[in-house]
Amino acid sequence: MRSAYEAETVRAAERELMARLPEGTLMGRAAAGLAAAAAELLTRVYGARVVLLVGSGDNGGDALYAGARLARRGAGVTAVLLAPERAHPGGLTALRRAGGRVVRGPGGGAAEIARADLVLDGITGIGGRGGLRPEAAGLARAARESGAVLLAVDLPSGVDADTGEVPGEAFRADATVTFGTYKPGLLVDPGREHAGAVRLVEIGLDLPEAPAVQALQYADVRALLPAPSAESDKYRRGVVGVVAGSARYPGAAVLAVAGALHGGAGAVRYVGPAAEAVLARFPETLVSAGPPARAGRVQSWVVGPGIGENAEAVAEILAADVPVLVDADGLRHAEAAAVRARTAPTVLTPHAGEAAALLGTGRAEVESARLASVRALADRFGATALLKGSTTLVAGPAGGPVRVNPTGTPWLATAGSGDVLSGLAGSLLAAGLDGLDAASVGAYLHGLAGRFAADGAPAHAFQVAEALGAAWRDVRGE
Ligand SMILES: NC(=O)C1=CN([C@@H]2O[C@H](COP(=O)(O)OP(=O)(O)OC[C@H]3O[C@@H](n4cnc5c(N)ncnc54)[C@H](OP(=O)(O)O)[C@@H]3O)[C@@H](O)[C@H]2O)[C@@H](O)CC1
Ligand SMILES: Nc1ncnc2c1ncn2[C@@H]1O[C@H](COP(=O)(O)OP(=O)(O)O)[C@@H](O)[C@H]1O
Ligand SMILES: [K+]
Repeated sequence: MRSAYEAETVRAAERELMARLPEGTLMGRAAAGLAAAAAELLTRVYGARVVLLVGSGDNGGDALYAGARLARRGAGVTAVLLAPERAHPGGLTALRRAGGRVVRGPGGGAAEIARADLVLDGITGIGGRGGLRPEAAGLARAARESGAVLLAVDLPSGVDADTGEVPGEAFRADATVTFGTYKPGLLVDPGREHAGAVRLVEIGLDLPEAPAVQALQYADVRALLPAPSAESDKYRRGVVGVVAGSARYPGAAVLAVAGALHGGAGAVRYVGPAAEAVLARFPETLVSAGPPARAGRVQSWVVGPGIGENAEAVAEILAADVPVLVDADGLRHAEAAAVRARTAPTVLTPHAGEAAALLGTGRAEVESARLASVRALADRFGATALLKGSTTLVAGPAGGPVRVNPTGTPWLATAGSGDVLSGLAGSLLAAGLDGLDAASVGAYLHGLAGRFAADGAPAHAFQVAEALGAAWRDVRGE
């Protein structure tokens, strides 16, 4: 599991550790890791032109000490100081002793930035507030225009460490070296895409058990995937019921069933008006025409994709005492009180627009504050909330770490791919995973399948469903 902690938690761990170590040890560790990463990015350190953008806090200190290390290895290093009187004194001395140059920004340094091979962003780290101030923003822009490789120190300046929000201008890095732990802002968009490739440098922090945000890794997903045993039969593996599609949107039913068939349940029941289209593609589906309550036993329900105004189906399914996943049209008909009253798990899977409608806010507000939005949804509905989009997030009903999905690709933004995800995650619920695991494992497999199906070219939703088998095999290491 990859874990991310908020700035306050990092600071508390830092205080605790610093009390036990000689002064400067932590910054020394951070700078050593940073310089090593910088050296890897430069094919040759000797003779390379390196510019440090140095703010007034310890983030600038890290940059200065790392710059000193690079200067000792023969790089030409120039520090551009945003607040010359407040730049880290120890770091400045170290850089000067190593032969580095110092210029007063933000006016100075333009020529050095334009000719740089590598620019280190040490403007702000976890102490930054709000978007970059104008003078800092100007330097960040100059760095971007220079064509140099851009390396952020701890966190791209202007990105909110705790949320990934980018409230104004921010540094856009090719890579980020972060210290002690990942920060949520490095894993959640729009912060994540400002960070580029992220490398963690351990500095020995002792962190609490529960992080703010976590991301499943291959091994976590492998351990969670349901696997049939010798005693399994189709009912013991779980039956998932799918209520999807309409005369107008029969395809949504086909795609949700396609996802469900790849989710590990032993059987898929389809209930709705698109049975003919479903059977034409998937003769293995058990179909029934009546209301869901008369369809036979299931271990979970998926309701919503393409159902239009069928509010009764949603109400009926929410009244069932098995896990339920509500998606798409179904979300419009899901009353918060009815969801809260349920005792079995509920999973809601909105995209940003649907989440905005559920929260009574705007789509842009959800997009810019994804972490707060998914937590608010889970809290309001007392359910697991999966917020789809560029970084899919999953929050559980009881608070706790939010899961951020590390797989996925923008190629998934294609009509119907969400229907595949709802069937898949609902099937994982039937196979026995809890809401948080079913949603986050579903998103993980779906994201991998999206990558496999696209492989650099557009893929359509049915191909994403077809690639789910390859995603399973990949995770299982087969
Ligand atoms: N914790 C750890 O374990 C370790 C932490 N370490 C390092 O310390 C870093 C944290 O250092 P920090 O606390 O000194 O804050 P930092 O990020 O340098 O920023 C504060 C300065 O930025 C300024 N500023 C603020 N907002 C701004 C804006 N929008 N635009 C422009 N400027 C803005 C603000 O100025 P002021 O408001 O005072 O005018 C203030 O002076 C951390 O990220 C890591 O790199 C490692 O060395 C080792 C282990
Ligand atoms: N920019 C993006 N990057 C990665 N994945 C995305 C992006 N935009 C959308 N997705 C994914 O694509 C899928 C689209 O689902 P959804 O919006 O429900 O579409 P539909 O209703 O057409 O099925 C979701 O899994 C979502 O996470
Ligand atoms: K930074």
